[in-house]
Amino acid sequence: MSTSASDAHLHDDLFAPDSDAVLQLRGVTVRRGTKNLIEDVDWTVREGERWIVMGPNGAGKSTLLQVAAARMHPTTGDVGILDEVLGAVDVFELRPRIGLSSAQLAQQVPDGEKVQDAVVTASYGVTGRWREEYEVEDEGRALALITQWGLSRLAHRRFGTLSEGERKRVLIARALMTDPELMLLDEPAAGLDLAGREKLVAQLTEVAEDEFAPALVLVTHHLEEVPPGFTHALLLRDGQVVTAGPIEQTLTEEHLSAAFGMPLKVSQHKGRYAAVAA
Ligand SMILES: Nc1ncnc2c1ncn2[C@@H]1O[C@H](COP(=O)(O)OP(=O)(O)OP(=O)(O)O)[C@@H](O)[C@H]1O
Repeated sequence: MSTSASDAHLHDDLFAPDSDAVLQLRGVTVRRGTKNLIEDVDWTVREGERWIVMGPNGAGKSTLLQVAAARMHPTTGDVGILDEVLGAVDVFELRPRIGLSSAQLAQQVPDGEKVQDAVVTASYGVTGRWREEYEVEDEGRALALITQWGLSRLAHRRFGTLSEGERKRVLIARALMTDPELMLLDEPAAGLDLAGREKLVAQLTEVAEDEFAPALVLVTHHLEEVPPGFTHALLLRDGQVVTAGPIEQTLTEEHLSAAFGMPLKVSQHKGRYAAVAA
């Protein structure tokens, strides 16, 4: 049987993510009004990779992460997440497989929610415990994560009474609750003091170095927040990818200066990065 030209065209257009891709974007644009928040983004995150997404304010980082979290559909382009294709999958089944920590999510957690409940409710992908019953194992896992992230003494405190740093750790524990295959952290160190940031970087380094940890994507503005053990980076500016690839080829003075629009001096010491104006 012969294949018609239109059949062949249709076939070309079918998007099938690479078999080892945890996340794959092809030609992704998100448009609001006349503005492209992200434009023609190609990006592949493969199993075991740990990615930094960096760029100035308004570059489109959070938009990119919302797409990766199956919480926003692109205006054009294709998105593969964990063997599924956005638009052809029930996102409510997909979302529990993705761990997400973001300021938007923090706003959805009710102030009166107990810390333990803020973590365990991730099992159902909800924020705010109602009357749903949780398995004993779920409650046990939530407690283990609360302990691992240094939150034991806060387990019965209300989310609204926590400091910024404490909230950030609760959200990361919550993101790990479903044993996700992909973990997305949007500015987890924002608002932390120096010691808080350093503790978080150390904990994220441990996660990055754990071979059983999920593929990781961490959004940040600051080179100082890049945990050792991260393997790749994507730099964004005005919604477009400046460069993406292995971290040592990406977080260079040339590329970072281009992304932030100013000459920068970049240094590296014991796996940690720092930048100042050149
Ligand atoms: N619904 C919307 N309509 C119009 N513009 C929007 C909308 N949502 C976001 N934007 C704009 O899109 C751009 C990208 O926003 P985004 O939040 O993705 O950037 P970001 O890199 O995460 O920024 P920041 O580092 O400041 O958090 C910004 O200029 C923002 O003002």
